[in-house]
Amino acid sequence: MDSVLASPSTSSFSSSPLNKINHFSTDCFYNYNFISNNTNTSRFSVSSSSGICNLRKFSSVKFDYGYRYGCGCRLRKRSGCSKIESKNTGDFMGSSPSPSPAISQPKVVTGPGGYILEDVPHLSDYIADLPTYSNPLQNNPAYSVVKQYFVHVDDTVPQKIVVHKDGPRGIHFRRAGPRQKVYFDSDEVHACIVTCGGLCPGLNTVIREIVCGLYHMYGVKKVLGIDGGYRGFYAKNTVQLNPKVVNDIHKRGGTILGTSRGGHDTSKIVDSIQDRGINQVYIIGGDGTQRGASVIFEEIRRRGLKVSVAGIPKTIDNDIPVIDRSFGFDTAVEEAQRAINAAHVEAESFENGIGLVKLMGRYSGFIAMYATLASRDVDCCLIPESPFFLEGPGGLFEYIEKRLKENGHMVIVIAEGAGQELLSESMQSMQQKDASGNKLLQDVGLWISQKIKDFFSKKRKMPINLKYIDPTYMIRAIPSNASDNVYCTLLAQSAVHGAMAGYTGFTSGLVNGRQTYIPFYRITEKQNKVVITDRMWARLLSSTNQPSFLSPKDVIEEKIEGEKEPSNALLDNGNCSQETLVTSKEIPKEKPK
Ligand SMILES: Nc1ncnc2c1ncn2[C@@H]1O[C@H](COP(=O)(O)OP(=O)(O)OP(=O)(O)O)[C@@H](O)[C@H]1O
Ligand SMILES: O=P(O)(O)OC[C@H]1O[C@](O)(CO)[C@@H](O)[C@@H]1O
Ligand SMILES: [Mg+2]
Repeated sequence: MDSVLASPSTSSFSSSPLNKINHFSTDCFYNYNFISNNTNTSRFSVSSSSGICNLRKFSSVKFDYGYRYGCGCRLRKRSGCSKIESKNTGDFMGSSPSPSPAISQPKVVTGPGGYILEDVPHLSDYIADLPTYSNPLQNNPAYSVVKQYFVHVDDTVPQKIVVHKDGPRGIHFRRAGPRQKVYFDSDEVHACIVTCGGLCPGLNTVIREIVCGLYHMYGVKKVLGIDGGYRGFYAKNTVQLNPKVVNDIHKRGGTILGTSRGGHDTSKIVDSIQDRGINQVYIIGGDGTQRGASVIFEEIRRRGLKVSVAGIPKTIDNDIPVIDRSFGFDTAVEEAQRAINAAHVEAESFENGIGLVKLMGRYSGFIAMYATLASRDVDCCLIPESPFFLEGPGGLFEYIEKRLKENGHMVIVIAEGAGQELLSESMQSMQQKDASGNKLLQDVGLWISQKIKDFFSKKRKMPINLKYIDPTYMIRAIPSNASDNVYCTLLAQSAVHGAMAGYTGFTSGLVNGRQTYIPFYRITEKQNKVVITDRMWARLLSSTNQPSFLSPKDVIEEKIEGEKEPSNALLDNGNCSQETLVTSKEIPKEKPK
């Protein structure tokens, strides 16, 4: 194991399994440990300019293999600041003449009290000697008056805000916002925006605010819109965007850029980015899109390009983990009220009236749960995370009969992904997939309508009036409401600040009410799902009085099986007490392409 002390600006060392570099700068003292796999002689310069471990490789150096950097890295501020320990285990490829297929590893910084920073990549991690510029916002009268407008390099946001006295400080994310120094000259920036996956209220607002944020805050004039999702990079024309073009688009649903599923061809996309001279890529989309963005980032890094890749998470289903909620979710829940109201009016106007509303939610029942809680007219909410059964004691039919006898009518809300296992038992499984590889669901609304009708007419000989309302596409095709518009603006501006500051490979997201930069792997590693043994679902059960469809035995089994960290979003901000931290069954994550 060799250990080498680096000079402040540059350092040289012979590669060995573990190399260590100490670095002093004006404001920080950094101590990096490197794990290296390659046997070539390597040279680095180390800089603290952005407050992160900046490891730079001279382009003249030839590498045959990737090497890991910053493993066990310690960051310590020089004066009066707390010591931060950093454990950084990243494959570092830079602009190697012989590119390695290795992908970057998480940049993790640890500190006292169990502090963990899950940091995001930075362009200076793999490009040497990048020039920096003072942030043009310093001269902008709107911002220069705001005290502490610029985010301090050490600001991070905790993932969990409810902690116990002796508990660890836990995972943190880098706080989003403008930095004093930027890594792009305004005239040099050539940005592009793409929207992928299904629609969601607020897409146009995000597009608008990226364009306006770049233009008005940073004086960036060159922004391209990519037409029709990922394939638009190589198979379609582009459109020039400026504040005039996007001025009114937030009042419209959908995306002015168009969207699509499938068509992610990494090398064609990165070729297109390179050929067009694009250096900031803003990618708006769901879990699949963020996986695609991550692959694009890796390829860009592998080619050593000075291109920032910023994701903005979009999901009507709210199935993206870590973030508090996705933009458009509020709007969707609000719009769902109209369908539920209609179902209620229909149901209460007929004898034994049943209003059935199907809402979106492929694997996550958040829209159904929140729409139910908001409405108070719903007697039963069925979601993918909570298995249910139809016949027998404690089953759905028994409950429907009881409610009809008590109240004369009832309203059921069902998420599209609920009960899919029952459908595939009774119908021939189709196993069809969409262009992105997502499983196509069978229509649970139609199926359950028929089952309910059959049961009451054939088995109970009881006349019922069932009205089935399917507003699924209506709730996602509308423009975002006021609060989502504000949220979209903050997400877009955070993404712009992050890209200008040289961060890359990140998703801009709200964590505990604060804007953060989250590494892609955190966003794509699992799905956010309703935790059915948590308080929010209990609140729903006590609001509807529906059966839980779980026997005590199931609950115990769930607890044993689910003793891992729950998803965070919308459930008391993920700060549930340990004894209730039980997730529903994990749905194996598909790997669509
Ligand atoms: N693992 C992956 N690697 C590369 N690209 C991917 C991957 N998964 C999905 N994509 C691409 O991302 C785009 C969007 O994916 P998808 O259709 O799954 O929607 P999404 O982003 O998850 O949005 P939503 O599900 O909310 O509608 C598609 O163009 C798809 O090809
Ligand atoms: O737009 P498509 O391809 O019909 O897909 C619909 C799916 O998209 C979503 O809106 C988001 O993933 C799901 O709720 C729904 O299952
Ligand atoms: Mg998805």
